[in-house]
Amino acid sequence: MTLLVTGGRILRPDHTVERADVRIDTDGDIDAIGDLERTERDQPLDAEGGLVTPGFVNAHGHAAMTLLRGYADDKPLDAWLQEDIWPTEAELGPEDIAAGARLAAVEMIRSGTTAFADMYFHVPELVDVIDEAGLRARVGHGVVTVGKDEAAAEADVQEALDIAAEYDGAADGRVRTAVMPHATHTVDTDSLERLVAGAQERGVPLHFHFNETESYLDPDGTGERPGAYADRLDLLGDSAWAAHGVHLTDEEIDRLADTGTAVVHCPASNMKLASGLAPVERLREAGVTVALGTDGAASNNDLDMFGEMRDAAMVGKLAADDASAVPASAVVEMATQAGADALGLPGGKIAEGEPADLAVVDLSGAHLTPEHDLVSHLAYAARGSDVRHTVCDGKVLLRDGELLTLDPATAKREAEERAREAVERAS
Ligand SMILES: CSC[C@H]1O[C@@H](n2cnc3c(O)ncnc32)[C@H](O)[C@@H]1O
Ligand SMILES: [Zn+2]
Repeated sequence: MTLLVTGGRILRPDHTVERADVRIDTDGDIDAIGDLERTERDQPLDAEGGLVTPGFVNAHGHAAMTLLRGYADDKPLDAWLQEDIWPTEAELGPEDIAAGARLAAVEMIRSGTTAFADMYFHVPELVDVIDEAGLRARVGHGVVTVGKDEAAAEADVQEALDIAAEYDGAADGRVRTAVMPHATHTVDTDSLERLVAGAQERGVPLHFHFNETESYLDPDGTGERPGAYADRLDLLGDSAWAAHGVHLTDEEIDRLADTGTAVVHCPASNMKLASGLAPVERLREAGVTVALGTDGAASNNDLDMFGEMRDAAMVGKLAADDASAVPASAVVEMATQAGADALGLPGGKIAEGEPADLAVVDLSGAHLTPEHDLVSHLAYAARGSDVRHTVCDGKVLLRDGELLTLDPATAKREAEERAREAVERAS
């Protein structure tokens, strides 16, 4: 059967809105857009009174950190990681990661996210959940070598490279991999060099936290800035994407632009951990692809990309001291097309020949009335709970608010139990 998204208005890649139906072929691609006659082969999906948008792309996060939501708030990054998060993560096993990731998938699908990037551990269990949920993702094993002996560091690097090779193309091609050193200051130089060479050999991209706080700014203790250091080690490049990018010199912004490295802005996490004001307007003006990410649910504390768009627009203006900076259209682009481009994944736009990764946003709420400007509503007024349907790769994951691939009650119960037990083990 083909799928026919009927009666809605669609958000075009140039951000114009037009009345149109969307037919999705059996391969999961958008086959036709326009005033389409329903045939007996079409299974309808009602978009009347809704806006059909590209599915949102959450370009940086740690899905299973849903288990640590609300566990340790109101601290800066280093204290938060060292005192609370890392000791508890040390207690998480593969089944915990599956439970946390399943809860994240419920939250993402319900709020219209169809693709995400994930840096964490126990990646095979995460991949199984992505397959089950029907989502699309770019995943990698996060490597940290500080505080580890040589053998443990070596094992971590090898695991990241093995995972990148083994799982690329899993879940019918919806899962792609990347090599993911945690950050330039938490992975030693030798390991970074091995990871870069391994990524190049395997033809997969690199992803890492970058210049998030002042602790990042002297990665190898020589005084060399992280931008120059990362460039010298070949971490930067047009298939790499860097999370946060808060504390950047003009020279580093130019370097990111020249190398084609994308940056994922994580406004809620940056504000909550008081990491700083990212120079989003300057990055965009320099020609850097800027995507949007929630980071983990423990530093956000949700995975709703509508909240992220609103935060990005608001804090972008504050950072630039300019109310016209980071406008609505920019954050919608960051949450869709730029995210897909940064991750090297298909999707991010509603157009013929593109994979059908989309969300239908119900416009009937009082908070979305009147309809002067639907791009403005997406950025400033809509919420994840306004999403009526979510479709990924042509498969309906959420229909009329009901999850079709996962059982939310079971996902919540399991995550609740596993989170409680992990915290008890850690304390
Ligand atoms: C080694 S897997 C990924 C690792 O990153 C940690 N993490 C979560 N949020 C942040 C952040 O904002 N900056 C740096 N590191 C972060 C997560 O807890 C995992 O340990
Ligand atoms: Zn992160």
